Amino acid sequence: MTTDTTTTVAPTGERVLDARGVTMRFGGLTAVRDVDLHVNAGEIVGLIGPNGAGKTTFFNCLTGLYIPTEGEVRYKDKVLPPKSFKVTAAGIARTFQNIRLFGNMTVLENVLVGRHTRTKEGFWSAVLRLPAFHKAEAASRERAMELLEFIGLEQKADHLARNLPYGEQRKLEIARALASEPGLLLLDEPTAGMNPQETRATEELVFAIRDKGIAVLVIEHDMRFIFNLCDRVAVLVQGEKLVEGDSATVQGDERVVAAYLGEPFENAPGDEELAEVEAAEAHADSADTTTDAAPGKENDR
Ligand SMILES: Nc1ncnc2c1ncn2[C@@H]1O[C@H](COP(=O)(O)OP(=O)(O)OP(=O)(O)O)[C@@H](O)[C@H]1O
Repeated sequence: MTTDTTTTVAPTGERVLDARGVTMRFGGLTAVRDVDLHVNAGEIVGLIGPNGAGKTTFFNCLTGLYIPTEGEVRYKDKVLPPKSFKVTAAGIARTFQNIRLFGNMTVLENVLVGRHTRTKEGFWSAVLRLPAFHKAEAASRERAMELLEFIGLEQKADHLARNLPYGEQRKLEIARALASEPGLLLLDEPTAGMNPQETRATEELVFAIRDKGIAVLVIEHDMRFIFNLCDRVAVLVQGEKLVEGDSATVQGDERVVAAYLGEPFENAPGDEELAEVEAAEAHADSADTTTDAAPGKENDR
């Protein structure tokens, strides 16, 4: 076997991610300011906040895409190297807000590419299919098929990724991230563009990932999804962490509601809906008045 297939699963409760004082400035703009966040093994943690709050920038600081202007990020007590492939090799995998699959490669090949940090052959060998890649392929293939089975796409292993329906492409991205055998998985808006059924399936998938001993940090705008799923939720507003706590605490916090004004929670009434309800009620009231004033009108219709 040419592959080193696993990172060690941390015991439940052990701190896998520890970000302290993370600040990210772009010129004069401070996108993330002095954010502390930790994730323990066995946990699903949510990161929410209005558009532009700094969530993706924070993810990029955790995964070596950005080097934070200030602060430190540790994974299992080791400071992370400032290079994304080294972060992946250390044990943190991620998906992106926009799907980043290799559309002209098969479903299986996409997962195999995700294994490059766990094989000797490396990324380019996998992409260019060099001879060394073929030698390692059997073992990697077996593991990749296991992952496809786990996400329910084993029947489509030979399909081109670009031909998958949208919801399955998102699942495939998760399988590709899992192929690097992470101890922590970062999901950036995993249900964006999904219908309610696909969203529910993603929820189940994330629980199953957690049950495999992989901690999860997830960014999402779908509040129902977040509050159902997460053990803990942190709220970023204008780059700063406003509140952190369990779902009930965060949902009940007036500052969180205020931060979302003008951008209502999904499935919660917003200003437009409230205006519609008020207009309908006003209309009903005036109809009642008319009916009261003209008894018997009902029978005329
Ligand atoms: N590379 C960059 N250069 C300059 N400004 C940036 C860069 N990346 C992000 N920003 C800015 O940082 C702020 C935070 O953006 P970010 O994408 O992290 O927010 P977000 O919370 O992920 O938003 P959304 O929910 O819309 O994805 C925004 O004002 C954005 O314009």
